[in-house]
This record gives sequence, C-alpha cells and structure tokens, in this order.
Amino acid sequence: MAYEQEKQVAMQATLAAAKLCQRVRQDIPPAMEKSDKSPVTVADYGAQSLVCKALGEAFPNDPIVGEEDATALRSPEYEASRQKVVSYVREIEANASETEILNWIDRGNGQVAPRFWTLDPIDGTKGFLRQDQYAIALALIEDGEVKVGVMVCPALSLTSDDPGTLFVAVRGEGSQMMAITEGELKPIRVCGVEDVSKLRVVESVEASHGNPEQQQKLLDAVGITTPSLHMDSQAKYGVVAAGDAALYLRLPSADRPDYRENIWDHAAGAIVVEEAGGRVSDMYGQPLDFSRDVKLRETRGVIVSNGIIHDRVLEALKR
Ligand SMILES: Nc1ncnc2c1ncn2[C@@H]1O[C@H](COP(=O)(O)OS(=O)(=O)O)[C@@H](OP(=O)(O)O)[C@H]1O
Ligand SMILES: [Mg+2]
Ligand SMILES: [Mg+2]
Ligand SMILES: [Mg+2]
Repeated sequence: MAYEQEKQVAMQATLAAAKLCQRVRQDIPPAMEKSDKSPVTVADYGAQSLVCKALGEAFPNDPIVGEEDATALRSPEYEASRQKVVSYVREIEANASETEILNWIDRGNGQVAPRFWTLDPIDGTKGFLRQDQYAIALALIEDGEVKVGVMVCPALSLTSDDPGTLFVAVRGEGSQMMAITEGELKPIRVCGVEDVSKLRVVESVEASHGNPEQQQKLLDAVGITTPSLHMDSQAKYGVVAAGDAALYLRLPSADRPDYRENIWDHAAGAIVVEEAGGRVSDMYGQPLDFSRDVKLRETRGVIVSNGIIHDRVLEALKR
C-alpha cells in the first residue's frame, strides 16, 4: 500500500500528541496570546513538539509547516509556560531536554516544498479551552496534492461511548476512522441524500470564522431546514466524511475580507472528506491548492459536502 510508513508514523505521532492534549485539558490550561491576538496553550506547543519529533526521526528530509513556533516560549517572560510544556512532553518523552523539546517545536518552521508536511497541533484552540471539540491535524503534501491526512479528535465520539476519534486517509485508498482507544480502523463514506430539507449541516462555533448570515441565506436557498450543528475545528470535516453531516459551510467573514485560510486548517480534513467520496472547494467551485503557500491565497470561502449536493450549493451561491 502507498504511503504506509507515512500513515503509520502520522497516526502514532498524532495519537501521542492527543494524549498530551487530554492531559493538559484535565488541568484546565490558561491561554497565552499570540501577536495576532489568537490564543495558544502549552498543549499546542507540546503537541507540535511531539509530532515534529516523530516526523523528524522518520523523515529527516521532510520540511514541516506547523502553526506554532517556540520564539515566545524561549523568552524569560514565558518561563512558567516553558516549564509546563517541558513537563508535559516528558510524560511521553521521558529523557527529552528542554533544548530538544523547543527545537522540535521549531522544526515546524519549515517551508512549502515539493514534499512537505503541514501540522496544526491543536486546531480549534478556542474549542479546546471551552472543553469542546478540537483536532490534531497533520497532512503530507507531495507533487501538488495532499497524499496522507490524519486528524485526531479527542473529544469526538461517533462510534461508541469512547470519546475520541481518529480519521485517516491516503490518496486513492479511501478514508478510515477508529475510536482512539479501540485501535481498529474501519472504512467511512459520506452520506447519501434522500430529503434535502433534512440534511445536516456543520458550521463553526466562532461566528467571526465564517459568515453566519450569508450561510443561513444559502441554506434557505438550497432548501435545508434542519438547524446547523456548531462545532470547532476540523472535526467538522470528520463528521462530513463519516456521513453524519452532508455539508460544512465556511463563507468569508464580513469583518475580515482580507483573511486567508491557513493550509493546516484544511489539508488533513480535505483529503479525509475527498477519500470518503465527498467534495471540497472554495465558494466558486475551485479546488483548494495546498502546494504553493502557507496561506490559501486564491481561496475564498470553503464548501465541504458529500459531493451529491455540492453543485446545488454552488449554484445557489451564484444566485
Ligand atoms: N477570521 C477568520 N476566518 C476564518 N478562520 C479563522 C479566522 N480567524 C482564525 N481562524 C482560524 O480558524 C481556526 C479554527 O476554525 P474553526 O472553524 O474550528 O473555528 S472555531 O473553532 O469554531 O472557532 C483557527 O485555527 P486554530 O488557531 O488552530 O484554532 C484559525 O486558524
Ligand atoms: Mg491558532
Ligand atoms: Mg487551526
Ligand atoms: Mg492551531
């Protein structure tokens, strides 16, 4: 099977990161503020450290484009947070030094290349802080295409009482999911359409990450009457891939028309949905191009669907 080593390493690494995130969340972490005013926690740093360590060992030549870097954490001001990151990472990597742990985080400062990984160590940090949904999202991009994607959603329960679901996809080989404590992967498929009005839709929790008014107008135009589920992070892609929702809408925010999506916020989710039989595009039907830049410069809005209703949504958007 193609990319088998990449798939296994990515799964092990993101599961270790998920374990760290769950540990941090038991202790109710405070958030630090980044220069763009968005939150980051010791779990974001710890998760990035663990995933980058594993990838660096298995694939030393692959750059990693990660969301976080250790600059703030190295400053005297964040001494206490740094110590916490070190202590949580050492619960999993017992012999790691502080220098190693910070250097692993900074492995995520790689550049887009013909083959590279993109990592969101915690997607949905606000959800993580609220005790809601979040995801550890990792994808391999090669020759202009996402080839492997893994998302661990430690607070998402789809199969059993076990909270925690892992999604994984390899290009051309379908998508799978498993309950994280069970360890057995099962194929997943998007849902069909019997009655459009009853289709389930997922949207962001944070109103500013989309355009709730426009999204509601669009749903009215398509004829969907079921109230949307609001969920943080790429878990939204997971529920579409697993057939629990038919549509994920993310129209450009009216307050921030200049905002461009980051590749790590979509790459893993996109391949998981596509390989489950769904479709991912921008609001004009254009595919998302993860191979050029850290930002999806040409992408306006993101539409994720079971495939069947995609054109109907794009048509309604045109109108
Ligand atoms: N204005 C704007 N528009 C679109 N997207 C934005 C915007 N601001 C931030 N972000 C990114 O949203 C990521 C979380 O997305 P979600 O859809 O999960 O939002 S939410 O969790 O429901 O708030 C979040 O990812 P994380 O930083 O990893 O949490 C951000 O990268
Ligand atoms: Mg963030
Ligand atoms: Mg994110
Ligand atoms: Mg993040």
